[in-house]
Amino acid sequence: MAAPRYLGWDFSTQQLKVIAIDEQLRVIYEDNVHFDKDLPEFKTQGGVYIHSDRLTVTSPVLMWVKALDMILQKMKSSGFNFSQVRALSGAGQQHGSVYWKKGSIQILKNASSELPLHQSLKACFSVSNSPIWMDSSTASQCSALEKAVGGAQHLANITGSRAYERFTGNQIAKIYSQNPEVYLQTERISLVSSFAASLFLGAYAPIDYSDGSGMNLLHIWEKSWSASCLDACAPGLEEKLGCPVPSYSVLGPISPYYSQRYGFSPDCKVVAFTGDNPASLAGMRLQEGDIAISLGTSDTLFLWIQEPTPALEGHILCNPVDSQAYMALLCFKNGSLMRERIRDDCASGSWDEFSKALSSTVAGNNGNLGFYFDVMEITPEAVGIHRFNRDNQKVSDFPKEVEIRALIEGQFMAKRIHAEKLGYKVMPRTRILATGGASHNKKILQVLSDVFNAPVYTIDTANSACLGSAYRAIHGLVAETNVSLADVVKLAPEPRLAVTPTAGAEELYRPLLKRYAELEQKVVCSPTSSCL
Ligand SMILES: O=C(CO)[C@@H](O)[C@H](O)CF
Repeated sequence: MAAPRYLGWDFSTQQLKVIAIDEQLRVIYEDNVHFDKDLPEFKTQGGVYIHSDRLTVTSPVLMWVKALDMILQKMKSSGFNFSQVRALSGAGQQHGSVYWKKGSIQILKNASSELPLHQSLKACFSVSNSPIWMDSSTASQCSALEKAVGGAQHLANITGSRAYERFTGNQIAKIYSQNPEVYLQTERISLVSSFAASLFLGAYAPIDYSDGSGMNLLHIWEKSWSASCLDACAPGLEEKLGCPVPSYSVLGPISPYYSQRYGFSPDCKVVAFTGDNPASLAGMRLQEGDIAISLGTSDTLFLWIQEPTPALEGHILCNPVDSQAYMALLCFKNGSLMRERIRDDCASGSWDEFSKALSSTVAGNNGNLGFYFDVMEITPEAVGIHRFNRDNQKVSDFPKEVEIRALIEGQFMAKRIHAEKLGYKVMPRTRILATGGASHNKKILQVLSDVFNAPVYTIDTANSACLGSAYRAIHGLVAETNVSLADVVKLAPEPRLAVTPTAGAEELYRPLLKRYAELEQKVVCSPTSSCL
């Protein structure tokens, strides 16, 4: 019996990626198709079309299908042995939607193995350019949805988020209001994740709970569609969405198309696909109490939460690996670009000098606190630079090394405060998994560790969504026997311990965190504030 293999797919914004792992979780194959470079006939930029209104952003669905044809052909030409694949799963960019035209189910099911899929499916989509997560053209639909269900907080209490322009329910509402005949011609609406699963299944794949949490349509506590949200978006929507399923569900065997054309075993199982961020949580092997912090252009927090409290910021999603738990996403727009601007102004553009400034200033910065938002921040909604001394008096500037520490302490205190507002609790077992550019700077990580009073580990997340999908393919085969993902992937390489908290950090930062939260109320935008 040839050694089993598991495939993880990632249908992301700019490329399609695939990873194959063996039973010891070693990566034995990886490949990608870059949409702009490898499929130039679609003329995308960064995998997307930004429309002339500068708000509408779409991607051509047939480009995603053709990319799959192309990558499978590349794998076949490289001699990849598909017959060893026991299971596959995948991820898709969250919130994007695919509209299957009436009658397409038969075409999908009976696609000829003599043809690439994109030829068979070329007339199957009632919307040829799918709306994706970068779209922000549905403000009026968002207002209507929040009004229909009793307000933003009520919508967040039901679906885990207030209304966001990129969320799928609002995108569907826009299509229904602007092109009702297109909507009526649509027999099925998929997310990018469930669309990709459908291609492998040869049937319409269900939406999973976790990616479904990014639609403003799923009741995240009951794990079913919210009738009030569906009705507020479009008529007869539930029938077009199908029933949502747990993210670790085995959907069925791979379509015969793949056995005939590529040599997949007919026993290869398709495990439900999910969103890229939930798949990354699996790839980072987050467990209860853990936080993953991606320190990139914007800083993103992935939290594993047992008892979430939905708020008007951030997103609560059903957890992709434990359907009794939840995950939260928090995005801080002023991330590495803010750190680089302060490095340039206060450390002559040198990270070494920046780090020396952190070393030469005391933890707690003698009570000096700062809020650094060169661009409009989303968590919280605020903009500008705001400095306060130990007596909470506004000051116009700090000495350079004090400015550097105020920036870093402020960024991490904001993360802890907003994570705890969503219901996250720092526990004795809490680990912080840091990734992204700043995670290579131990002085910055030391501040992170002290503010959270938790050890910081570094991990490589370059392919976390893909790897997480391959892990989930293995997990799906045993999930029914109550085996956890953590048990399934315990052979994976461990994250590397980088720093541990300084003694006394918790006592030092507790009063500072309280002050920071109070001062934040002074700088957030409000109907009467200077942000307008
Ligand atoms: O909109 C997002 C999450 O809410 C993005 O991270 C997309 O998932 C990227 F594909």
